Amino acid sequence: MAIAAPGQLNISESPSWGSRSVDCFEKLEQIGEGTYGQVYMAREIKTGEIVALKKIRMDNEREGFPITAIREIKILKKLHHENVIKLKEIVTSPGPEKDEQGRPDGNKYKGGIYMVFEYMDHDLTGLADRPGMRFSVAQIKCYMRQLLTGLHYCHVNQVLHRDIKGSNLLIDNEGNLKLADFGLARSFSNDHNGNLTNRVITLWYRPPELLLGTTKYDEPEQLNKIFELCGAPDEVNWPGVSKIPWYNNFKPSRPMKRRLREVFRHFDRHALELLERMLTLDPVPEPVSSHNGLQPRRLCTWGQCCSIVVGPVGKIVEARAKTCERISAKDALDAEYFWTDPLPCDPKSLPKYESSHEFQTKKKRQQQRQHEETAKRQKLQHQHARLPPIQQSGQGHAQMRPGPNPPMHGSQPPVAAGPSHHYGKPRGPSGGPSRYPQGGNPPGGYNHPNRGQGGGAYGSGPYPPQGRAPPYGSTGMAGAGPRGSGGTGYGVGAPNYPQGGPYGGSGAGRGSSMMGGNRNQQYGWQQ
Ligand SMILES: Nc1ncnc2c1ncn2[C@@H]1O[C@H](COP(=O)(O)OP(=O)(O)OP(=O)(O)O)[C@@H](O)[C@H]1O
Repeated sequence: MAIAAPGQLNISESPSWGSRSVDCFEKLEQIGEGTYGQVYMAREIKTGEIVALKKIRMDNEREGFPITAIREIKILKKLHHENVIKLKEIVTSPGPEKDEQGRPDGNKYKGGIYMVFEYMDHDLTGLADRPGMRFSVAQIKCYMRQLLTGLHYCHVNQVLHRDIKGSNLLIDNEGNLKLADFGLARSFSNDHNGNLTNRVITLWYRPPELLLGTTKYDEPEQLNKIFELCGAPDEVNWPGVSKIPWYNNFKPSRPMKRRLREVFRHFDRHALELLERMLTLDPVPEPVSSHNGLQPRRLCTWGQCCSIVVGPVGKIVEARAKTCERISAKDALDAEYFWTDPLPCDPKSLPKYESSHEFQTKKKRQQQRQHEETAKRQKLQHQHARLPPIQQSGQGHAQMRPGPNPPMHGSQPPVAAGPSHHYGKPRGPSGGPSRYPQGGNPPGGYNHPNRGQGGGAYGSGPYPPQGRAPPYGSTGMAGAGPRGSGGTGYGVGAPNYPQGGPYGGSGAGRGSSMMGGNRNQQYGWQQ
């Protein structure tokens, strides 16, 4: 962990932040164990509100306050959206602490700092891991759309999450999905052209352009997996790839065909189309060369991208069509996949499940495995105990060999002992997810077949603004008007989110740092 510069954690920005003690909360249960600390379900004593407490790991006191926590706090204080986890406050513990059972927690550090989050019933990994769990297509679309909406909001606000994976997607029993764990996130507002480290994103989810810049030994294997599915990169499907540092070391020695359509042949056409665009090797369109100092620009319309160079009088000097670059969150939201049957369901129509976090499901599985092993050991001991004495003298082996009628010792083979995962029936509406609405159209909400009317876009209806100004301004996602008409779609009127674009007026008053200035109005952020 990097050392935090003194004073970087400016918790005094919000007067109440950091002023309360963790004793205002009663820890109920551990629900997560991350690289950077434990997460507890807790109850605020005064209000009874259930929250999640994320303890910031301070194991290595010499390194100071972890930079990951500083980043997470700084970024989450700025992001306010229904698909991004809400950081409510920071609380501290001045002295030795107790765990959920009231025992001293053994932490060397005498005291601690906690982030207080709204509580979410599940993470996607835990939910998907439930025995017998199957998501309907409408449910998958519902989660996918929320994921992309949250991501798009982050990108508009110049934040890259950089660790999207199932355990970082939190879901509540109202069917809301929220992005969490911004410990690896960073803002690109002040450093647009700066180099970003390639050592981020959980390995399995890391894209090829980062893997190709790597030196770690286990990553070629990951690249190989990508190439096996997505085909080998070359200058045709990824112009410029041969200039990436490790391309020559890692390029496959044999030709590898793209197999996406074959592997996912059971997907419908629109799902496949979107998957194709999301798993495109080439991350961005190749910029055309500059002309006499004129910089090329990227233009994106209807998934057809091109790089253009515009001359002094607005004339296009050079254009290169590209249809094969990786899709952005914004364009993905516009994919046919989300606008064809079965349409994404209303989150509220989803069944409610018993809380399921990856940490808990892993723990249960581990316990079950232990029980099975114990049962197996007991069975073996039982068999040994019943061996006739003749066995021990080395005779009568034939009796032990499993013949056509092996001795059963009169007992049935033991069934795996221990708790099997018995989850209660969903407490929600029976019959699983249903599409919304059953009859009639919601006011600008989900499943509106005519997405071009009534503002039936992402922010309206099903995503109540909850008193927050949407980041997209008045022409934003909520009620953006006909898709395609006027070119604004979901509030994004121009490619590359120009500084003075639809999210923030002219840019006047925007502070130079992430924390300063009037950016709240600019980007829809609220302190
Ligand atoms: N607000 C929350 N509500 C409910 N559960 C949560 C919440 N925040 C985190 N969790 C649970 O704790 C787990 C770990 O949280 P988080 O990813 O924020 O911690 P981390 O230390 O950064 O973990 P990682 O090692 O994955 O980076 C999550 O996968 C989730 O199951």
